[in-house]
Amino acid sequence: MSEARELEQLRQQIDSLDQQIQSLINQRARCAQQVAEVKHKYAQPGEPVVFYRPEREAQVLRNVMARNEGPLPNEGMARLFREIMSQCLALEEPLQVAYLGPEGTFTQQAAVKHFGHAVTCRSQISIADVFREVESGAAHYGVVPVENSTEGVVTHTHDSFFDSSLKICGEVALRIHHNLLVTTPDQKVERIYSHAQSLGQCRRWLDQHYPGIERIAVSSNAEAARRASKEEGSAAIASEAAAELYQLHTQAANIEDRPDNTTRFLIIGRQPTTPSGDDKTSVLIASRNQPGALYQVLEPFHKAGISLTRIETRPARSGTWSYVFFIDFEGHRDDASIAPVMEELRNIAVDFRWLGSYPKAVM
Ligand SMILES: O=C(O)C(=O)C[C@]1(C(=O)O)C=C[C@@H](O)C=C1
Repeated sequence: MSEARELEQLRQQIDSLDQQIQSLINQRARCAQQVAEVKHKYAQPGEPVVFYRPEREAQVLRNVMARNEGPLPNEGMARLFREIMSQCLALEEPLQVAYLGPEGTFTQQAAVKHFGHAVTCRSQISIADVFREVESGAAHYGVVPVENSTEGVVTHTHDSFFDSSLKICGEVALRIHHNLLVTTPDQKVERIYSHAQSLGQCRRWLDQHYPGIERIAVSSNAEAARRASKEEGSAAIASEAAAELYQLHTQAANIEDRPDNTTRFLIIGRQPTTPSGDDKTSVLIASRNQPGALYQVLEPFHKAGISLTRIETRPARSGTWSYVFFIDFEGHRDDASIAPVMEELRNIAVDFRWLGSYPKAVM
């Protein structure tokens, strides 16, 4: 048999499978439309209908990865279903998602990784503006960076929760690769722009390759790329997406000091989520300035055998508090094992806020 004949036979099989896949995807989309009708039917009078269900999406993606037999890798298969769900959700309600911009930031990439491509992503110039867009209802959800594995916490995000009623309804982790971007290859570099966190994540590389060159922190990596594209002698540390967006040349790729450099982002919204079966909860606890304050806060978790995944301390915002702890732990606030711990924390804290219970990042 000839190559052409063998290819033709296999391509006929692919065409037949594509027709079946396409028909099943549309069948699934029609189901999602019926789900939307059910959500409308049982919506509380005067309450907004909540179409996006992060707990259900996490379950769908976990199931996809659990039953995947290959040859496609689990994450690749999950991304395909992520896009199918994104399109199905758009049939129910087109989502508006605010993110820390401008275009080309890692936060934009995180928004697309979490929601898929069918949502409308709206760039904001600050983390506070992302919160404001969601609080005002101009956006359904927001995406903000919260911590990086090299540089630690994004303090603006933590501080925004002090004055906000928004809840965390999801999280997404992104491997961060930084590139040195220039307008022309091997150009003279007199200054390097980037977000402060990115400058920190590439500190050793910069010391080695550009010692003595001025490093200027700006509001985001994409803003850094925008400036480098306009200013003679300037370079930027930013992503491949920013290089494409601002037509910049990658002078050096993957310059981050740590190969496992990861940033975690939070999804913020106005509605709480229900348990997904594999969740986390975030709380804010303010305690008095007294010996053993931290021990008193941690003891209820220890007694209940609850695993903490993160604890950060922020400066108090008023004289009455000395320590404010942001704590993430395993479990959902509706879990039987968690409710009593939350009650005990409320009793011992000067101030206690439940910031949200949400599915652990799946991809
Ligand atoms: O099950 C639902 O609640 C749906 O709306 C369906 C679906 C899906 O495509 O699987 C779509 C959007 C939701 O965010 C969750 C899941």
